[in-house]
This record gives sequence, C-alpha cells and structure tokens, in this order.
Amino acid sequence: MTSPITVPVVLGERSYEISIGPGLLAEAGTRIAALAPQARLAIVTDTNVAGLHLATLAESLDRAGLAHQTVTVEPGEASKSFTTFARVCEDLIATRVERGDLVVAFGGGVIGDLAGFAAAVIRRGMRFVQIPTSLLAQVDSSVGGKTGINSRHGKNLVGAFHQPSLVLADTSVLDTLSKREFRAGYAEVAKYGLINDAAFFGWLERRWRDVMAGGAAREEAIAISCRSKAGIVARDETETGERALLNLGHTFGHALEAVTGYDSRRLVHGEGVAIGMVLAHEFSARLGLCSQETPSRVAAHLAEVGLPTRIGQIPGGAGSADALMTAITQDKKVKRGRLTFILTRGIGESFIADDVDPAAVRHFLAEKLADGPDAAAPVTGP
Ligand SMILES: NC(=O)c1ccc[n+]([C@@H]2O[C@H](COP(=O)([O-])OP(=O)(O)OC[C@H]3O[C@@H](n4cnc5c(N)ncnc54)[C@H](O)[C@@H]3O)[C@@H](O)[C@H]2O)c1
Ligand SMILES: O=C(O)C(=O)C[C@@H](O)[C@H](O)[C@H](O)COP(=O)(O)O
Ligand SMILES: [Zn+2]
Repeated sequence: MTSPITVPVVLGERSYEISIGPGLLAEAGTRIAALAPQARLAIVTDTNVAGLHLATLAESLDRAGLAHQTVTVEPGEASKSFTTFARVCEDLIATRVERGDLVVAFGGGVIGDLAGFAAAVIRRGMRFVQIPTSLLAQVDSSVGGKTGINSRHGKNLVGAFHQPSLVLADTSVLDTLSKREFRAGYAEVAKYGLINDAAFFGWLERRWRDVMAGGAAREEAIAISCRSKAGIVARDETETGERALLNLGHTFGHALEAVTGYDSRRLVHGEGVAIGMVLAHEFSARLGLCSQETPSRVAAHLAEVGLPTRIGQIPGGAGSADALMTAITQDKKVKRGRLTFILTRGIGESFIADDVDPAAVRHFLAEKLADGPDAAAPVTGP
C-alpha cells in the first residue's frame, strides 16, 4: 500500500495531522494506539456508515487491542438536534469513557459536528478522533475544530471550537457514497478554488470527472482542499478574521437549510452551499464588484457537475424573503447587528464584506424567489 498523504494542522499544542489515502480504516487501530495506547474508545456513527464500514473499523481496533463501544444515530441533518445531542451525551457517559479516553467521530459531517461537540463538553472535554467517511467530511468538516448542532433559529448556533487529535480520511470508503452526497461534498471542494485559488478552480473545471471517478485526481483534490483549510485555520483558529472566507456561500446556504427544516430529502448542506455560492457571486456582480461572467462561470461548472445552482430547484421551495432574512440575521458573522457576507471580485478573489445592506440582500432574494420553481433539474435523486 502507498503511504498516505499527510497534511499538518499547525496549532501549537493543539496541532494534529490529517492522513489521506485508501485503506486507512484498516490501519485505524495502530494509528490510534500510537496516539493513546491505553485509551478506551467510544465510536459515534450513523446507521448507514455502521452498516457499511463499522466492521472494518472494529476489526482494526480489536487487532490493536483497543476496547471500543458504539453509539449510533439516524443518518441526516436532523440528527444535529438538541434531542439527539442529549441522547448521544447520555449514551457516551453510560459507556463510562473517562476524560483520558477517546471519542471517535465515524461518519459524515453530521457525525463529526455532533460527536465533536459531545467530546467538547463531556467530562468538560475529551479528546476525539475524526474518521470522516463522506467527501464533504474529508475535505472540510473533519478539519478545523468547528463542532455543534442546529437551533430552530439557524445552523450550528450551539457549539464549540474543539480540535480533533487526529484525522484519518480513508478515501476508499467514498466508493459507497451516493452520487448525490458525493456531489454535495464537491461543492465544498470547489469552494477552495473560489475563495483564493483560481488555478485550482480551473483544474476542477478540466478534471472534475476524474475527481468523481476516484483514484489519484480525487486524492489530489482532497489533499489540496485540506491544505487550504489547514492553512486558514492555522492563521485564524477561532474566526476572528480570515477564517470567515470558509463561509463563502454559507450565509445564503445556511438560511436555505433553516427554512427547509434541515430536511435532507429537500436540501443537504453541500447543495445549500452550491446555491449559496452562486448567489454570493451573483450578488457581488449586482453590486458591481465583479463581471457578470464570474457568476455565470461558477453556475456553469456546478451545474455541469450536477449540483443545484438556483433556489427554484429546491423541492417545496424556500419560503419567503422575510423567512430567509430572519435566518440570515441570526448568522454568527453578524457584528453589532450588521451583516457580513463573503463576496468576490472574481474567481478566487473572495473577500470579507462587513456592513452589507440588508435591504439590498432582501430585494435580491425576493427577485430570486420570484423566478419560481424550476422543474428542469431536481436536486434529489441518486
Ligand atoms: N465543522 C465544519 O467545519 C463543517 C464543515 C462543513 C460542513 N459541516 C457540516 O457537515 C454536515 C454535512 O456533512 P455531510 O455532507 O457529510 O452529511 P452527513 O453526515 O449527513 O452524510 C451524508 C450522508 O452520507 C452517508 N454516508 C456518509 N459516509 C458514507 C459512506 N462512506 N458510504 C455511504 N454513505 C455514507 C450518511 O449516512 C448520510 O446519509 C452539515 O451538518 C454541515 O453543517 C461542518
Ligand atoms: O470551518 C469553517 O470555518 C467553515 O466555515 C466551513 C464550513 O464549510 C462549514 O459549513 C462550517 O460548519 C460553517 O461554520 P459556521 O460557523 O458558519 O456555522
Ligand atoms: Zn460548509
């Protein structure tokens, strides 16, 4: 087996490594034992991932002599709720894991955020390991220490910064991911190009089919994404400045997720981000910050990949401009009541814009909603 790609996340005493490559699940036992030889493990996963990959992880931990128990939740965004969080905390405490033991987040971003938040608060803080199994989790959510759950007022409004001690991204587990979920993760990959790396976005435009197919191009895209995120997180761990760039498309996207009731059948996070990134580029063009060709190029690429790019593609619609604005004004980037958006001057030229006029955003959204439902390209499906 070839050695995995390693990406360091440099954060002083909270530094850790991301390992990326095929077959890492079978090595999880030895790698975790090297980190914490005596630890007992509490694995948090969802029923999909458990059914497909838990046996491989469990065998690896057994071989390394690591005791482990599992807490399982239902798949989907609805599990990032107070109710599920409370149950997971109680179940984890019932396993009698101690402060020196490890929580293992084994799944997509929902599991990483949920289990990571539980690890942040149980016994006032336990170490945890991320074993991300979706593309989205491998390129984004397992890195950087944002953990949390949703509120009825908005996405991720309850949470903590809590860095993992290790990230193991086994790229071969992505072979069992649905096309829809793979595409959703691809939106966050494209985000890194759109933030500050026009060459990467151009590479994706040429090579996206290879990224979807697997192999070297997919691993390269995951590694480039992780390096980009690790660099930003190392410079601004708790989002006092530059880290907000990772929120490109998210102010709109999170509002869309909130008004669609965190219902994964209608919209998953990466799809919200895809639509949100197109909206952020269109809004930038509307403000005269970039040319009209910029949003057209972004939308064309995301649509070619099979992602939704318009609000009208969300089954059941996305409520009203007022409902979206209510969610947007709860965004964590709001400062002294003023809206912050990630806007752009062109592909790979994103910047943080504070004091964005809410009336202009509302007017823009009302116009987008007036376009009405679009039956041409439904977001759901395989
Ligand atoms: N903390 C962060 O920095 C950060 C970054 C980006 C996104 N997020 C959060 O991540 C969540 C989205 O993550 P996601 O897209 O991974 O969603 P998810 O965790 O719901 O996973 C998507 C679906 O894929 C299934 N799945 C996962 N791995 C699989 C595999 N290998 N084979 C088959 N099925 C598999 C899951 O069971 C689920 O049904 C959102 O809640 C979002 O807010 C957090
Ligand atoms: O890591 C970050 O910082 C991000 O913003 C990454 C996003 O892709 C991710 O969806 C994150 O959870 C959003 O953070 P939030 O602070 O807006 O909830
Ligand atoms: Zn995201």
